[in-house]
Amino acid sequence: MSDSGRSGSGQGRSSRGGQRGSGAGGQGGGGASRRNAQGRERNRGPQRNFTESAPSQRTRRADPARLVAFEVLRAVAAEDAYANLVLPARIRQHGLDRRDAGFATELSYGALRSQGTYDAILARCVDRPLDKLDPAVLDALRIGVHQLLAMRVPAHAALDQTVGLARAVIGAGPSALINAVLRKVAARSLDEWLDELVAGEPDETKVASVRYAHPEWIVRALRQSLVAHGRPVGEINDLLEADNAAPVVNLVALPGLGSLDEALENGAVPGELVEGSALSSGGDLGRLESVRSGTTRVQDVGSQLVARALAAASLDAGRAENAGLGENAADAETAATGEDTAGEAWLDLCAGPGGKAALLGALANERGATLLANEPAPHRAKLVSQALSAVPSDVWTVRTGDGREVGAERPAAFDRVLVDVPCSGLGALRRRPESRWRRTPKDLADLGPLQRDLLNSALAAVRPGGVVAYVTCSPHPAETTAVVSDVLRKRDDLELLDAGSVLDAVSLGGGLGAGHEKTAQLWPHVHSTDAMFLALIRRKS
Ligand SMILES: C[S@@+](CC[C@H](N)C(=O)[O-])C[C@H]1O[C@@H](n2cnc3c(N)ncnc32)[C@H](O)[C@@H]1O
Repeated sequence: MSDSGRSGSGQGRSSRGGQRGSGAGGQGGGGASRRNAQGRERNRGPQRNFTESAPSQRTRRADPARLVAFEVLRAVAAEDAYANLVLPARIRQHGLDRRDAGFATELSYGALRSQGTYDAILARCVDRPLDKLDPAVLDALRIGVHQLLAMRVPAHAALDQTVGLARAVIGAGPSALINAVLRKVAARSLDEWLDELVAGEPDETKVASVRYAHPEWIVRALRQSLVAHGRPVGEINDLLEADNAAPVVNLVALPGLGSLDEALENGAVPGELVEGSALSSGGDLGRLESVRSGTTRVQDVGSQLVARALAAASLDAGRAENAGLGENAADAETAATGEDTAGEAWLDLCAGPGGKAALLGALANERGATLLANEPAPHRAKLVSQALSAVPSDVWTVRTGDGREVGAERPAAFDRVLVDVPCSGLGALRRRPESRWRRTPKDLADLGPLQRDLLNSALAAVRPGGVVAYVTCSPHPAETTAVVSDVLRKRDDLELLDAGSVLDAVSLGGGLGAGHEKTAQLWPHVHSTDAMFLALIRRKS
């Protein structure tokens, strides 16, 4: 074993639903690992095995993988950076190999996700309010806590290496404090800390917030979301736990353009929910020619399903409403394959960075339709063009502009419109480890008017008989059912299609159970997807 305490490999968090992790594995040290009731991993009992050397005698160099994790936490805290963007850049910059990259990923993502819980633990071990600590010291402590309580890193290595990191990058001064605080943290297991933190707490929200490391308002918001979409509120802990699982990398082979063969030969496994998808075993996907060429793309299965649902929904009143409710097998077949889409015009109103646009573009290419992809932010519009570059260029156009204006500019011009509105992202917390601590309840209120304006613009842009897919990566009723019902209430020319049945029709095997009162909600803890919401609204002919 190296002196940094990393050997072997393993997942720092459980992954659910039989899906495999993305390679964000914590690296194993000695000793058997155990999981607690929440699926968190811990590495030892209360007796810890420390070196007896004073901090000043310990290593003075920063282990590169820990340094990367520290730099990611610093960039997130000091520069408002996104971990999923900073991390790959730092991994490249420091030249980490695959094993160290996995360790750095687990350490930075784990420390960021569990920040609220770790700060509550640290507050019991530091003799001053945490906001009086140098922020860099606090980030070093968070990294130390995650190694000690949630990764299979031997305690002595976690302590030595974190103190060494602090000495190298912050200075000798704080190392004694970090050493003393981490020793206190190491005196208990994560379960013991959690029990202590919630002891005597009658408020279930507060308990869940600490145990599952989510701000209290998000625990409440997700409870409301479960209820709004007809799921038992008792699922809340499973949902919170799914947010803490290592993110899974889903791939899609663009229909008619790409193939999963290369990915499958390199360890990916076929996806069970939707045709043409695979779950990646992680690693550097850029080594795959099919990924480099853009014909195979990284895309959450939930996103794949909602894009396919729009392409499959039946247009025009009087026909079978959708595949699940089709009057006969021919109707279901037509809705599932979209064979009747030749000559159609499709619009993606909020397209950046272009994930769904690429899939829609490929489907449009197969079916003789065209796609206009709109995005107001110029740098994101460029990403949309890049995402679509594998699709023949006569199929698609990118417009850079405000989606709220498209309805007035191009009234009744489109057969199918995707409006994947800017939202709080409460459905993708597992992919953006820092976002739960950044978001505020105000985000939900602030986004409401824009979401309604964009949906209205989409409804103006779709022709009578055409279908709009209103999509969010959030299950919260303020961004989902409330937006849809507000807009529908004011008009009598709109009807909701049964989105749950259409999702079943485009999935492998159906039976997703995502539908509720004609809208549909996918869930990380049920479907192993992001929590995507879908409403299919048809403008009556
Ligand atoms: C949830 S993201 C869309 C994700 C995209 N559909 C995909 O699959 O890659 C929302 C997008 O809406 C864009 N947006 C923000 N304000 C907008 C507006 N007024 N009109 C159109 N799009 C807007 C954002 O820049 C962002 O790219």
